[in-house]
Amino acid sequence: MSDWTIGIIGGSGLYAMDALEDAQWIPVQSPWGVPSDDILCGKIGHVRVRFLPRHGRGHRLAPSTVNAQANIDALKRAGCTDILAASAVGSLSEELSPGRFVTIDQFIDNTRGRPSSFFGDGFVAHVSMADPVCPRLSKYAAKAVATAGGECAQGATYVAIEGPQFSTRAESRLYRHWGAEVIGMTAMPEARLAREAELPYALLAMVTDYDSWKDDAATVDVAQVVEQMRGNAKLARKAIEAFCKGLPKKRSPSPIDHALTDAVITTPERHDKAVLAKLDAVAGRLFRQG
Ligand SMILES: CSC[C@H]1O[C@H](OP(=O)(O)O)[C@H](O)[C@@H]1O
Ligand SMILES: Nc1ncnc2[nH]cnc12
Repeated sequence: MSDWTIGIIGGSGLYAMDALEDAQWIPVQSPWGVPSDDILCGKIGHVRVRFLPRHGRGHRLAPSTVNAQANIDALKRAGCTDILAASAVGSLSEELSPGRFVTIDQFIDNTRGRPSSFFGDGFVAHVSMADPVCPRLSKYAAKAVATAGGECAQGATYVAIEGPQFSTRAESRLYRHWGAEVIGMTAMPEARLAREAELPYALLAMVTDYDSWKDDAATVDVAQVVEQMRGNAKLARKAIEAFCKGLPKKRSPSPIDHALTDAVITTPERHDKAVLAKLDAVAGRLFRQG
């Protein structure tokens, strides 16, 4: 085995992974609440894999009730060094037609009221989100889609909406003006929390529809998303398998492994012990160093 442990967060249409060897669903408890499901633990080639379906098996959870804090904390507890997330997205750009894959490099967070940080009173920390994804993982993900026989655009801005309703035509046009190229309901605050947990994160998006900005195309509905996902799911699975197999044997350190260094502003004598206890997985590296 290599020193990679890859957390895969499966989005709509991706609820299990046949490619995992020695696979076992294992419950992981988190002080941040209940994760979306048990975690499917196994390996692909030289890489340990921890797979978590974001909406739970059977797609039980709506975007607003996915507990992203518990999911990221549980993946960290399960030993993950890095996370590759997969998502179905609507396209806000002519070129990103349904069926295309694209790696995300920026986010606009238009969600409302979701717990979006592990930190607060008693342990205040401000991590940088200027470059919210891991460029190394994103490159490996794009390459893996090609290895699996598909094409993958590299770099797009994802606007996260609260949902669960799809956008109005006016909203869809507005997000295009903001510079967003794809739209979804789940990658925020997931990406923020991964950064706080010092987990390099990449998002492989699969375009399922043109949302509702285009005059000459049908507006998005679930049937369209599901039909497109059926077409994409096989390639997505092959790409994830190729991603794991394509990782180098040795994982060199990432700057994101130390995202919390210099981010914590609360002085040690003011740290709240109960808060620290809850942060044992997310930020334990800092306390263990003293
Ligand atoms: C089933 S369409 C809307 C649904 O699909 C996307 O989920 P995910 O990112 O987990 O693939 C979108 O964000 C919505 O939750
Ligand atoms: N058009 C859309 N809006 C939000 N989330 C989506 N997921 C897939 N298509 C979407």
